[in-house]
Amino acid sequence: MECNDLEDLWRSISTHTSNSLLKKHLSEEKYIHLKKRSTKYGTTLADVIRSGCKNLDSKVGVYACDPESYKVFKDLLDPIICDYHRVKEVNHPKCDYGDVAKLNFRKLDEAENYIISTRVRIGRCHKGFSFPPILTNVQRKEMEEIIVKALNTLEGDLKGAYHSLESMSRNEYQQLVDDHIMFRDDNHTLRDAGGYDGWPVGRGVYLNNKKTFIVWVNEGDHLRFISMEKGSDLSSVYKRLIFALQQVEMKVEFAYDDKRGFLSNCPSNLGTCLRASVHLKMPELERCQEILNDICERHNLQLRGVNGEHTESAEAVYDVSNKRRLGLTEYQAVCEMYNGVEELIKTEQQLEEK
Ligand SMILES: Nc1ncnc2c1ncn2[C@@H]1O[C@H](COP(=O)(O)OP(=O)(O)OP(=O)(O)O)[C@@H](O)[C@H]1O
Repeated sequence: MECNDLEDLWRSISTHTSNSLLKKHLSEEKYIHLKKRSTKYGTTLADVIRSGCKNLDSKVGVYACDPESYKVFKDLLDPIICDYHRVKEVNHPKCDYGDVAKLNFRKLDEAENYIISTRVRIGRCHKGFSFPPILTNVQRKEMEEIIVKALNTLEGDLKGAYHSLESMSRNEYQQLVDDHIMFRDDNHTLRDAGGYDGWPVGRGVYLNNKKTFIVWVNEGDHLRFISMEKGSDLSSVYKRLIFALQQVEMKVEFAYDDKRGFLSNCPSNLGTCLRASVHLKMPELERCQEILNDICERHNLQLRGVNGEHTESAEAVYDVSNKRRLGLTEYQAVCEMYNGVEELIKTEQQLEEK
């Protein structure tokens, strides 16, 4: 849909059907109240709502383009945050990774019949920088330099190398995407939010030697710290991630707000910015959508296709993760996924026996 001017964007979202949170929470009264506002970085209402107005299939539909957007456009963004994370007010507890040294998640699928792989990722943004599209390539390069310097000090299991997208062939890039290691460049909602502006400048991936610890640099917003491995050993995956993050936190400052926790460009990704997922095979539950939806609803789980957001599932394998990232601690977010997946596996087994 070709529309860039604020009036056109408003006309589009107010006259068309959309199930997005943007459509639900942007009343005409709010539109009039917010339309002349801008942040000190120059973010306007048009920047915040552009992607959701152009992509009526969006689930959220808004992007903050700098940390200050959360305050300047609060009347629109706060209700969206509450709705997405299922909280009554925008408030976030202090960061709490749990007692990582003593962590003891039992393997949910020792025989590896259901869980193919486990992944936990945490998003972070550099303090003092804006988000797309209010972000230049010079700033991307500056951020890349800061993070690569910090990552290059990691040792032991976390030791690895940074691979810049600027010097990577398309084939190498595609192989990493196919291996679920690298970010893709085909998310239409992120594209319309300026997430791929200036591609591939300043983008890349840090990989440890075992390919179990990964850092995405300047994908859409700033950083994703990822730990993943085959099987269902959540303790191992989570410990590795937190240990790495704590070391980087000593060297790099991240954007943080007392009410919203760690910040990023998407209201769905605030607070803990943590998404813990398993690739779970569940052919029986796939045939019993009502039961599947009920379990997901009760445990606040999100289902995605096997190649990530906006993809279809294949051979009954789904990406199952915690949906809420704000209003609970990091440890609680991981437990939410763990408990929900435990029930999914039990139910899958019961259905098999019928
Ligand atoms: N448990 C998992 N095992 C293996 N790969 C996974 C797992 N969870 C996610 N992935 C892979 O990670 C990649 C990124 O997925 P996706 O973009 O949906 O999630 P994300 O990194 O959490 O970011 P966002 O929530 O912003 O979309 C995809 O290749 C996806 O298949």
